[in-house]
Amino acid sequence: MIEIKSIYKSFEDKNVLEDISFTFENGKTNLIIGQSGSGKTVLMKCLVGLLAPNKGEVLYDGRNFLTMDKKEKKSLRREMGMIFQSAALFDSLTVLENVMFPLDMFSNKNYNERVKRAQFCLDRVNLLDAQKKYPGEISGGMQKRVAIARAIALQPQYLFCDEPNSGLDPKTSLVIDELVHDITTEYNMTTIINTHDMNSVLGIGDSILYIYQGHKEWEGNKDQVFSATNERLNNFIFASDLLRKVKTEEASKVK
Ligand SMILES: Nc1ncnc2c1ncn2[C@@H]1O[C@H](COP(=O)(O)OP(=O)(O)OP(=O)(O)O)[C@@H](O)[C@H]1O
Repeated sequence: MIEIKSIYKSFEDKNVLEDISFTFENGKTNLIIGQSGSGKTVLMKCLVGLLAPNKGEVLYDGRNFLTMDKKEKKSLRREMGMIFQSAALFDSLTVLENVMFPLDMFSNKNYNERVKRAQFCLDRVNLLDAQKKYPGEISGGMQKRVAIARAIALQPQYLFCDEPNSGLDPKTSLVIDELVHDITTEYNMTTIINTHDMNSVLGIGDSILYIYQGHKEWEGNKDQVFSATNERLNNFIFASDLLRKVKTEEASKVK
């Protein structure tokens, strides 16, 4: 579980995050949603320590991240896995070597154990057959699955995904969403996903934080989205006529 308490962040005189409090629960896919420029990335950067908030607390299972010394922070970072917008794989390394990379850097396992662990993770994302290929030889969706395998190689307790579906078609996005959701439940991780993808919101939104112009506008889950009366949220989520129709149909089922 990651708790944030009254987070503020500004750049010079521009306030980007204002008084954001939220609890990201473990075993759940926690989504941060909001319009472009609303502050999602800045918030995620504050969570992982790439930016320092001006005020507030970030608690990793009760451990205060912002007041930790360097050594404690370094050790906590090993409990974090990250998946970036681009899969960010190393082109000159094979798929297996990419997944082994964090193990080579941070684990005490011997070579054979590292290979075994990397192969286990590749098998988990259904890509063991591609282990000898290079990133340039596999599809974008497969690259994202390699990135997931690499992110879970060190068995993180906390998984951060920044727009994991960017550049993927809807069907492949669904596969990635389901995979991240299943892994989160299976390993009881605290997973936080920044997304614009409405299919993700309605599909894997176990817990949702909606940010509007740097403040928390709404929180809830995918089922509550349909009955939400928050106008800004509705304008954001149900921007398309098709989704508005789905919402009306779902709401009439509840009555
Ligand atoms: N290092 C920085 N210095 C100054 N302003 C910044 C910096 N980083 C972000 N911002 C500003 O903070 C605001 C929020 O940006 P952020 O990247 O968090 O938005 P976002 O919600 O992630 O958008 P998107 O969905 O487009 O990625 C923007 O106005 C951005 O210009």
